[in-house]
Formats: sequence, structure tokens, C-alpha cells
Amino acid sequence: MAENTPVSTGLRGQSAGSTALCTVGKSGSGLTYRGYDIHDLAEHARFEEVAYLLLKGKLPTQAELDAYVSKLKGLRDLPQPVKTVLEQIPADAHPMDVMRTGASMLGNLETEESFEEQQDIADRLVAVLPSIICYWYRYTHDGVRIETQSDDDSVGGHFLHLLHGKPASERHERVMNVSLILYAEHEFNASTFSARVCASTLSDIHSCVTGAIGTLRGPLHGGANEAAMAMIENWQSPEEAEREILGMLARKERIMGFGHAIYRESDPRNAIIKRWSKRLAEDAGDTRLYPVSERCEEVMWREKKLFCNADFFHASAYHFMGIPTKLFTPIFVCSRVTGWCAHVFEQRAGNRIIRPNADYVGPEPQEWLPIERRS
Ligand SMILES: CC(=O)SCCNC(=O)CCNC(=O)[C@H](O)C(C)(C)COP(=O)(O)OP(=O)(O)OC[C@H]1O[C@@H](n2cnc3c(N)ncnc32)[C@H](O)[C@@H]1OP(=O)(O)O
Ligand SMILES: O=C([O-])CC(=O)C(=O)O
Repeated sequence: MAENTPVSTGLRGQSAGSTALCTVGKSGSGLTYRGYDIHDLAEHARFEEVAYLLLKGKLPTQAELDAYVSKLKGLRDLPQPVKTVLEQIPADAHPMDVMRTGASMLGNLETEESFEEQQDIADRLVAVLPSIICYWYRYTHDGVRIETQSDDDSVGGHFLHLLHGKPASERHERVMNVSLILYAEHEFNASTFSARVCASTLSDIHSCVTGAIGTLRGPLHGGANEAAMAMIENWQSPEEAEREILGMLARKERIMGFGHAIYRESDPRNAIIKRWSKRLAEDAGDTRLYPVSERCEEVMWREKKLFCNADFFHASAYHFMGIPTKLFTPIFVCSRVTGWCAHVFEQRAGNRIIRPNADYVGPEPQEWLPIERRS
């Protein structure tokens, strides 16, 4: 009987479809959204503009952007049944499970009845996901039922305001803006692919997003930013970081926040968030976390030619803004929901159900064995 251990190739190097939304790892910057370079977007755009670009297909005019920002601001409030559900979730739950439940509950209340509603539902999700996580966090950790309707213009400012109970500084709002832009879209990454698989069955958009949240949760994908933080916060000095990293490599452990399935030499998002992390470290008078992070980067490149991906310096940047580690990956959701929804639209527009083949490596055909003869 020929039976092999199934080996996963992770579909690496194979095209699984086409997209007009994003290029990853192509020559030039390596990352573009609808043809716009990530460096230009992070430098000049606001996240709401990028959301518009991804979801509506072009950069907005000033009038269109103003209308979009004001639409998003009007969609931040949570229906009472969502608040009731969030209040039942324990404080020690994983915040990504909270996001998943929040998105799913919303789908019960604001069900997508027809694909003509897809744009409005995507806008609602962009507006409401920060409210979902902050409402749960503040209720379960601080014992307060917060107002989820804020007057902040930006999604990032709204998130920080709800989390800290006061408006964010200009610098912090700017960093959140950059971070949300960097995380917004990344071609056929695992969570987006999962949203597209779900969309290909002609399912509703809340199901696509809920599935994508579950996929992003894992430490090999979005969960790496909080795993990186959990690692670096233990180290008191660059020397200790170097010793520990060398030990982990010797034990063949994975170092979270390093490496990438597509990029081979660098992740273009890293240099951008690293610069912001350095500025935040200076503002905070940090002499530990940033130097520790830099040393990890040096050692990983020297020893393994592995580079920081988007997640690694996000850890210190978020930490310097007073964001609890467990909320790092939910912020990724608040951003990537734009990319997920844009991919759902694209999948629906040219749909065929996604159903690949598998190479069978199991037993040859066998004779049926009655239960009393089995050992
Ligand atoms: C926003 C994002 O989602 S970015 C990704 C976030 N994820 C992480 O940071 C988790 C840590 N990184 C990883 O686990 C991987 O680099 C992934 C999952 C991102 C990519 O996985 P793959 O495409 O399978 O990696 P790849 O084929 O390049 O790996 C090659 C080798 O490098 C090793 N390697 C890759 N990343 C790491 C790492 N972070 N630490 C240690 N070794 C690593 C692999 O173990 C593999 O070694 P092997 O051939 O001896 O088994
Ligand atoms: O593209 C990937 O595989 C993972 C990634 O960096 C992302 O989703 O931002």
C-alpha cells in the first residue's frame, strides 16, 4: 500500500487568479495599490483616501473625500444588540475572536440582501470595526460603556480616542494613518484569499470578512505583530536580544515579524514604519525597545538573510502610542477590511467558484472491513 505523508507547498509560486488591486514584490517599490506606490501613499495620502481608492476604484476628488469622510463618521455607532453581545465576551478572550464575533453579529443585524448593497456594507465595516474592538476593550478592562460616535475625522484618530478616552496627539494620529495605509492591501495573502474563496460561493460579505479575520489571527500572518512584541519586551538590552535570538535560531524556532512568503530581500513597508517607530521612540525617551528591535533586525539579516516584514517595527510603534499588545492585530483588521472588501467585489465581478484539485497520497482502494474484524 503506497501512502505518503502529505506535504504542503502552500501554493507558493502559483497564480491563483488575477487582480487589478495590488502588486507585491514586483520591480520598483515592490508594493502598489491600483498602480500607486506605497511610499507615495504613506507620505501623501490619508487612510480614508486609500480606502476610497481600493473600494471605489480611483482616488477621490476633494469633494468626494469630504463626503466619504463624513459618511464614515456617521456610521461609527454600534447597534444595541452588538453591544450586548460584546459585553458577554470575557476580558481574557482573544481580541481577534471579539472582532470575528462582532463582524458576524453585525451580519445578523445588517444582512446583505443583495450585492447592490456591497459598497455601503464595506463602508459600514470600515467605520464600525474600531468601535467594536474599543467598546469591548473598555467595557471589559475599564468597566465603562463608551460612546462609540466620535467627532474625529480619521479612522486612526477615532480608534485612539475611543481607546484612551481622549483625542490623540497629531503625531499619533499621523502614525496610525500611515500604519492603516501600510496594512490596507496585499494581493493574495492568506486572509484575502480566504475572503475570496468565501466570496466565490456567492456568500454574503460579512461571512467573507468573518472568515478573513479568523485567517489573519494566526501568528504566521497578522498575529505576528503581537508575537513580536511579546518577544522583544522581555529583553533589556541589544546584547540580551542578540543572545536570545541566536539561541532561538540554534533551536530552529521561528522569529515572529521576520521573513515573507513573497518578498525575498525586504518588505517595503518595513522602512516606512521603522522610521515612524524611531520618531516615536525619541518622543517617548525610549532607550531600550527601539535599540533592541534594531539589533534583532541586524542579527537576523547577518545570520539568516531574513528581514523584518511589515509586522516587526509595528510592534514598537504601537507600543510607544500606548496601545495594548493584544489590540495590535485588531488594528490590522480595521485596515485590511478595505482590501478584503475590494477583493470580494472583484471576485464577484468575474466569479467562478474557487475549487482547486488535490494530489491524492492516501491508500489504494481497500475492501470494506466490518467493525468486528477491525483491530
Ligand atoms: C503582514 C504579514 O502577514 S507578514 C508575515 C508575518 N508572519 C511572521 O512574521 C511569522 C514569521 N515568518 C514566517 O513564519 C515565514 O517567514 C512566513 C510564514 C512569513 C513565510 O513562510 P514561507 O514562505 O514558508 O517561508 P520561506 O519559504 O521563505 O522559509 C524559508 C526558510 O526560512 C525559515 N524562516 C522563514 N521565516 C523565518 C523566521 N521568521 N524565523 C526563522 N526562520 C524562518 C523557514 O523555516 C525556512 O527554513 P527551512 O527551509 O530550513 O525550513
Ligand atoms: O502577503 C502576505 O503573505 C502577508 C502580508 O504581508 C500581508 O498580508 O500584508
